[in-house]
Amino acid sequence: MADPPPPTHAPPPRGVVLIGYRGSGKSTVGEALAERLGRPFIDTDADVRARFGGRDAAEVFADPSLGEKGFREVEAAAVAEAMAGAAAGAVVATGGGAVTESAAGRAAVTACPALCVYLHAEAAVLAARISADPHNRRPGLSAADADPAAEVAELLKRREPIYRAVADETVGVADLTPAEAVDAVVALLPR
Ligand SMILES: Nc1ncnc2c1ncn2[C@@H]1O[C@H](COP(=O)(O)OP(=O)(O)OP(=O)(O)O)[C@@H](O)[C@H]1O
Ligand SMILES: O=C(O)C1=C[C@@H](O)[C@@H](O)[C@H](O)C1
Ligand SMILES: [Mg+2]
Repeated sequence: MADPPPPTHAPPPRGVVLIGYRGSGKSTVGEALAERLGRPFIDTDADVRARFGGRDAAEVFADPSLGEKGFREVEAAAVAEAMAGAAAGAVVATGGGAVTESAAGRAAVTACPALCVYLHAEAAVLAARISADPHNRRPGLSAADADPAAEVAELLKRREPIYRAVADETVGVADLTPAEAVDAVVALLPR
């Protein structure tokens, strides 16, 4: 008997969602990964900024009528929309608090069939990358924000179990270049 005809609608390729602390390289690695895979790239921080008419996170946090709460509500909506893209094969870089500071954001990422990868590095590495980032406009996130390294250590301790619980896979990025981190994520994808 003849082979059945191939399906006319192949399933979408598996999308990728990157989660992790600020400075772990979600945006840098995500953009390069999307280019490597030939997929659309979505950065939820960029989408949130657009939803706030171009105001960045630091400005929104400092606005008394919005604050972190207002930021997180809009972020959760952007994350939900991004997960629809990831379900269709896109690569998504999330904001550092997208799954840790919002139950809705966490639920949207958890429910998404894309591969969720936690980019992990220890607090000292993250703090060094954040402070060296020429585009650093990240608002303080806690009472410890006068000492950025202490804030990273404190928050990472709380957030780390959440990142690990939400992720399907973890990639240690402390000793990797962005290109090596892309390779490590590609190696986790189905061939
Ligand atoms: N593997 C790496 N090695 C060295 N530096 C890196 C690496 N990945 C990212 N960086 C640098 O660290 C800084 C932060 O990277 P990036 O903005 O991609 O992090 P992020 O996880 O998206 O942070 P945020 O959550 O604030 O959006 C940038 O200056 C970037 O060039
Ligand atoms: O870790 C966080 O809570 C944040 C990380 C950034 O990606 C931005 O989403 C914002 O600065 C908050
Ligand atoms: Mg980013």
